[in-house]
Amino acid sequence: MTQDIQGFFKKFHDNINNAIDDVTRNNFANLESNSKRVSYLSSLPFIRNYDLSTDVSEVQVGGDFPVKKELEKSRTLKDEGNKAVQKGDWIKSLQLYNHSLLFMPQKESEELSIVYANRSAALNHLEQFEEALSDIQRCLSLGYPRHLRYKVYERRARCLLVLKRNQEAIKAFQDTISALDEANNLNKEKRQKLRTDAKLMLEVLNKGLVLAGNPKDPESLKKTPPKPKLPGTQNSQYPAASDAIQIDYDNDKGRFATASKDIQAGEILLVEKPHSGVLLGEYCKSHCQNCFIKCPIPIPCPKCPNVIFCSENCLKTAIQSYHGYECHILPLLWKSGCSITCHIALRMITQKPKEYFTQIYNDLESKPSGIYKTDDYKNIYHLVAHEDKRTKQDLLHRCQMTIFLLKLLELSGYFEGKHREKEIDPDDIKTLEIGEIYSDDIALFGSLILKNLQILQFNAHEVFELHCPKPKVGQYIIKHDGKSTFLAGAVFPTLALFNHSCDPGVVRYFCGPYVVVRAVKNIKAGQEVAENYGPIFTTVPKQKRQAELKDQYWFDCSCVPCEQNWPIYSEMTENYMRFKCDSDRPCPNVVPVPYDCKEFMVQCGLCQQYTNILRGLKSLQDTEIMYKLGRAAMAEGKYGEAMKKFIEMLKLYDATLSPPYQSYYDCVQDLRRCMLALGNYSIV
Ligand SMILES: C[S@@+](CC[C@H](N)C(=O)[O-])C[C@H]1O[C@@H](n2cnc3c(N)ncnc32)[C@H](O)[C@@H]1O
Repeated sequence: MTQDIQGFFKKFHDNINNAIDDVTRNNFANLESNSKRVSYLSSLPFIRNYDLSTDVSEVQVGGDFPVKKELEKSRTLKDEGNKAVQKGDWIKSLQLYNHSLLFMPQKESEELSIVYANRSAALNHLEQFEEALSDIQRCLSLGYPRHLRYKVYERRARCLLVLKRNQEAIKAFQDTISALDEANNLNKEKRQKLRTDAKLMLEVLNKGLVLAGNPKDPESLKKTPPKPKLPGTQNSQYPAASDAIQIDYDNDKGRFATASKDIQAGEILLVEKPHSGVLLGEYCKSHCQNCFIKCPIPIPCPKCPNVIFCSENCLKTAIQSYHGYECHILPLLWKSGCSITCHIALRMITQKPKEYFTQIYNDLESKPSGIYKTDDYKNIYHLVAHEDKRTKQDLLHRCQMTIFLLKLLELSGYFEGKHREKEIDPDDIKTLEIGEIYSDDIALFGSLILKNLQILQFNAHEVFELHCPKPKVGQYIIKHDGKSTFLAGAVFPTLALFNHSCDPGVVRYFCGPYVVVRAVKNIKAGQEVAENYGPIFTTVPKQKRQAELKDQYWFDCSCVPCEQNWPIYSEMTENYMRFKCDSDRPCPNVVPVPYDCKEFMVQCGLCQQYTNILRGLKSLQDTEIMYKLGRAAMAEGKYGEAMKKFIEMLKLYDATLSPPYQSYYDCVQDLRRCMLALGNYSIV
């Protein structure tokens, strides 16, 4: 639960572990509920008095995660941005204005408006017209000085002209003319010239519109990627999944997904927003805190210098829920060295008001019924936690983390239901002691955080982003370089019901915060639809896979490659083909046929029936050419075209041959790459 980065959390664990004697350990081990565990540990004197002051003081120093806005720093950055403009370096000026905005205190609204206005000029020059318009709107709503407004109205008009939004441009030119009346810093001639230019533009525009029959303006472009669509019918019980999925249960495997009807490779099976998702600290100034998309033109948090948003919408969502509480505790959380899992466990609380949990708490143990909603904490609470298999050391470790997170929750204002307004002062967190008045909150929220930490161990997913080098000007094809970046951690409640296979039938990728699960193989009705938790049989030998899964997810894998001891890719024999026995009785057997076989009817060793291999060979004839075409399309970045070829190939393969064989996995692997490229990329 601790990250590799330096932080005081590891030291905290070590110190506490050394301080705990055997009696305390035994007392702790005998406790039967999470709330009792947290209440007991938090009441111990060496926990309450644990001295955090030095660690917290170190956090105040700043570094990557400064604790407060700084006007002077912001001004310096703005001035540097202006200098970059004078040199014509618009990209640099944009970066400097972004940085300046991050540090500008919200109360300096006029200065803030000037930085937005300057950034809009840079964006206009960089031909980011929609973004320039958004910044102009922001600067006006922040009270941009009246005598300067003619500039931004004029800029607005010019941007609208490029976007062919002529009706709006007319209004903007009219505003420019009115604003020139207040431009008392301009000399008479300059003012007159600007007025004449704007009037001329108005005349031209009005005439043009009359001639064109007064057409409506085109709509403004959407900035955030649209929510991916689940095709076909939604599952009535699990709305994030398609109706091709059903959730089954057995005693050994728990819940798992199966195909309720035949699924074709390429089908989208699930689109789900996280119940909770947390961006890694290192991406907090390059990606939206709320939806994880890359933000070259960010909107900073009004209160802290650490997080950015892609839109007013994301900003509002975050501030009104989790970020309102987390704003000032983030530097401490990030610098503590605790893992993303700990942060998600906390986010699962901060994103909902305290009353939400106090109301549902007593009913949490009863099994959830009704429609399985992503937003419902009760569904999360019932995900696998393997509490009965945990050692006392494991619980003790998580409990220590819980107490630290509870302290942060207290500091955030959560227990009072009021967002903390001020950054954290070292005096606010000298020790881990939490106010006596919050003893009920310690038991309730402590038990939930401790539970969350256990659940997340088995149910959290990494959110990743695929790299795509910028396409050349005029080239609309986006190619990815196969590299991806781990951006965030999240828990998707419906996806968390899918079990693992070392030979998975699906691929998962991300569109903003949404996870999309897509079939990468043809799956027959009744077969399990499994995803993959890490080790794949084609690259990792059985023993290693099994050990990894046991260690991380606490189960013995009995997927087909494990049970049948399938060879890894490099050891798959290509000396013979694995024909499916096509007797009229269903026979599961594979009929091995050497490439140089002279017969065309081959007998099955199990059912003794004959399989006509000529028919199969004929149908496979075209697969080699198809594969070449698919690969060529991929090389040009035409992933949709390539996908069609690979899907067609899989149909032919599945009608005749039985995996594992190399060409099948070549095809599946390339299909997977295409899906990732189409669904999940970020231009770097
Ligand atoms: C993300 S959950 C999957 C859903 C879970 N089965 C449930 O009932 O909610 C992960 C846990 O499911 C179980 N699991 C996953 N894949 C499995 C498999 N192939 N065989 C047995 N158990 C599996 C393990 O207990 C694992 O820790």
